[in-house]
Amino acid sequence: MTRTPRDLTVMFQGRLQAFRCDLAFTVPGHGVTALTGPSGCGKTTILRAIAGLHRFDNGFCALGDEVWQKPGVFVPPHRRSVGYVFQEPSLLPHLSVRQNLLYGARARAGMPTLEEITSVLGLAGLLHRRPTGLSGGEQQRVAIGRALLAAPAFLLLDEPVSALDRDRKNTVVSFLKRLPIPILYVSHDSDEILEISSEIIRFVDGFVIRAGRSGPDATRICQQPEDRSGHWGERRHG
Ligand SMILES: Nc1ncnc2c1ncn2[C@@H]1O[C@H](COP(=O)(O)OP(=O)(O)OP(=O)(O)O)[C@@H](O)[C@H]1O
Repeated sequence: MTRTPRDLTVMFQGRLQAFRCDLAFTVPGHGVTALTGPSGCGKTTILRAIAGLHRFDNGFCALGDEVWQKPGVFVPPHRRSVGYVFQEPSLLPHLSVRQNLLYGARARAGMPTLEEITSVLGLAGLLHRRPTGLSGGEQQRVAIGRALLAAPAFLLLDEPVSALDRDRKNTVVSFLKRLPIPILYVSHDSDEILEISSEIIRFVDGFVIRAGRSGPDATRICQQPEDRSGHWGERRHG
């Protein structure tokens, strides 16, 4: 069945503990959109709020016409068709790698199979191991595989290749780029962003300061952490 691309619309305002934000942005319903910004600016917090794991009092979040949050409505995380790879892979310790991969697995046209994922992510030799004792990079690859096999409508990836060596990183990035689902991809690495993304959204301190096409500008955008005056500026408060 052909799926119609659906944009993700996000608007969050308010506080979560010490973190304050006031931002609005749209993630296109196709391709990879990079979310970047200096450490502590709120990238993980926003991804978690999109997944329904955090809640801003004043928020709107919708995938196409499927509204996940608006005043009076808050769809719980397990009812949102979103996959999430955390910075810290949260694998189920009592299950084998194979069982972790297949946890919540669903078939969806165009999405890779267990065999493809096992091969691309180099997991064949690990399938019978338990997560305890796997290296950080191995755990990260299992977490990516599990998220893909669940075949979500939208994928949130929080620095998903940070623990991988360069060769594996390149393989995984080009694999993710070819997936038929939209991805919001957090990274600090300008080369990685340039390689994988077609759009970039940049935060500083809970505000969107730039949103636009990726491309040769990506390096400059990623390397100006304090610049709040970008010509793509979508900053909402001074
Ligand atoms: N559980 C928490 N309790 C208190 N403050 C928190 C908590 N989680 C995050 N924060 C704060 O919220 C802000 C945003 O954190 P977040 O992890 O979203 O940033 P980030 O942009 O993802 O950072 P990094 O790039 O370093 O991963 C930071 O100032 C952080 O200290």
